[in-house]
Amino acid sequence: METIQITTVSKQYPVLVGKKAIQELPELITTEFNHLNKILIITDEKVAELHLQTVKHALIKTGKPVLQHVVPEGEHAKTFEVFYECQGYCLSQKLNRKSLIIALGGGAVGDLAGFVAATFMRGIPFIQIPTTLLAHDSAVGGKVAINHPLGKNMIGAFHQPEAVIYDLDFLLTLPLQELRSGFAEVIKHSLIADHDFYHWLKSNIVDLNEITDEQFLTMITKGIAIKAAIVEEDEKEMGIRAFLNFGHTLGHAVEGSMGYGNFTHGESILIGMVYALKLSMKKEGLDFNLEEFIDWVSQLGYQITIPDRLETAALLHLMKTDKKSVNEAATFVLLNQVGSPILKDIPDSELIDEMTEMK
Ligand SMILES: NC(=O)c1ccc[n+]([C@@H]2O[C@H](COP(=O)([O-])OP(=O)(O)OC[C@H]3O[C@@H](n4cnc5c(N)ncnc54)[C@H](O)[C@@H]3O)[C@@H](O)[C@H]2O)c1
Ligand SMILES: O=C(O)C(=O)C[C@@H](O)[C@H](O)[C@H](O)COP(=O)(O)O
Ligand SMILES: [Zn+2]
Repeated sequence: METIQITTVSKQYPVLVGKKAIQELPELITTEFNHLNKILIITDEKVAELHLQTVKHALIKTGKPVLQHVVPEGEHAKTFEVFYECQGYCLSQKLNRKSLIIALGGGAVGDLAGFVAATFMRGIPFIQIPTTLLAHDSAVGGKVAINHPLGKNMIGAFHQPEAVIYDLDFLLTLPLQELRSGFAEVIKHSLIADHDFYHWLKSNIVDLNEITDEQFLTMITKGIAIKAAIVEEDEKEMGIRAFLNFGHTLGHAVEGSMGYGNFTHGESILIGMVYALKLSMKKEGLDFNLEEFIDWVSQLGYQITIPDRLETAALLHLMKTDKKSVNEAATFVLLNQVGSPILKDIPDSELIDEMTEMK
C-alpha cells in the first residue's frame, strides 16, 4: 500500500493506493471520524452493480448507519437536476453537519458528490473512493463541479476530501474505453511535469489491455504526486494550478460540443493535447517528436483529429469562455519543454488555422 499525504491551505489528507485498499476504510472512519453520525454513499448505476456491496461490507465494521443514493452514469450525473435531487435526498434522510458523504465511482460521481458535500448545509465532509484510472486525477485536489449546457464544470467549488481510498482491484472491471480515457490524464501529468516519466510511459505502455498491477501503481502514484505538488502550492488556481489544464482548452470544447458523454473526457483532452503540443512547437519552439507521439497514441486507440461535425467557430467560442480565459483571447497551457509549462494568450487567427489543420 502506498500513502501520499496531501497538504493544502484548507486541508491535510491521505491518499491510500493499493490492492484491497478498501479494507483500510473502516479503521480510518473509526479513528478519524468516529464523531460522525451517518454515512451516505453516492455512486452511479454501473458502479453500484459492480462494487457497492464491497464498500458497504467494509463499512459494517464502523457500526454506523449507511445510506446509498444511486445516480445516472457518466456526465448524466453532473447536471443541476441530479445535484438538486441529491440535496433533496440528504435533507429527507436528515443528514447534518456530522454526516459524511462517500463518493464511490469515477470522476463524474466524484465531482457531483463532492459538490453536494461542498454545498449541503454550506459544507460537510466527504471521502473519495475512486473506481476509474481517470480518477487518479479527479479524486485529488478538491475541484468539484457540475456542468452547464454553456460550459463544462462551470458550477462548482473547491472542497477537499477528508481522504482518498484508491483500491486498485476496482479497476479490474473497467472497460477499455475508460482505461483509455484515464490514461490520457496520466500522459498529461507526465508532459507537464516529468520528462523521464513521459519516456517511461511511451516505452512501457503500448497496449492498454496489458497494464500490470505494478504499472498501474506506478502511473497512479506518480500522477497523483505530480498533481499534489501543484495543488499544494496553488489550491485555488490563482496561478500554476492552471498547468493541470494542459489539453483541456480545446478538450473541454470538444467534449461539450460532442454532447457530454458521447466522447469521454480523456479522449477529448487527448485531442486537446495534440493541439496544444502543435501550438507549443510553433510558438514556443518546443523540441518534441510529435510524429512518434501520434504513432504511440494512435496505436493505443486514440483519435487525434477534431471530429468533422464540430464547427471551428463554435469551438473557438467555447475556448474563449474557458475558465482560464479572462481577457478577449483564449488562454492556453503550452510547453517550452516537456516538464516545463507556461500560460499564453493565443490570437483567434492562429487558433483557427491550427484547428483547420487538425480536421
Ligand atoms: N475534479 C477534477 O479535478 C477532475 C479531473 C479530471 C476529470 N474530472 C472529471 O471527471 C469526469 C470523468 O471521469 P471518469 O472518466 O472517471 O468518468 P465517470 O465517472 O463518468 O466513469 C466513466 C464510466 O465508467 C464507469 N465505471 C466507473 N468505474 C468503473 C469500474 N470500476 N468498472 C466498470 N465501469 C466503471 C462509470 O459507470 C461510467 O459509465 C469528467 O466529468 C471530468 O470533467 C474532474
Ligand atoms: O485539477 C485541476 O486543476 C485540473 O485542471 C484537472 C483537470 O484534469 C480536470 O479535468 C478539471 O476538472 C478541469 O478543471 P476546469 O477548471 O477546467 O473545469
Ligand atoms: Zn481533466
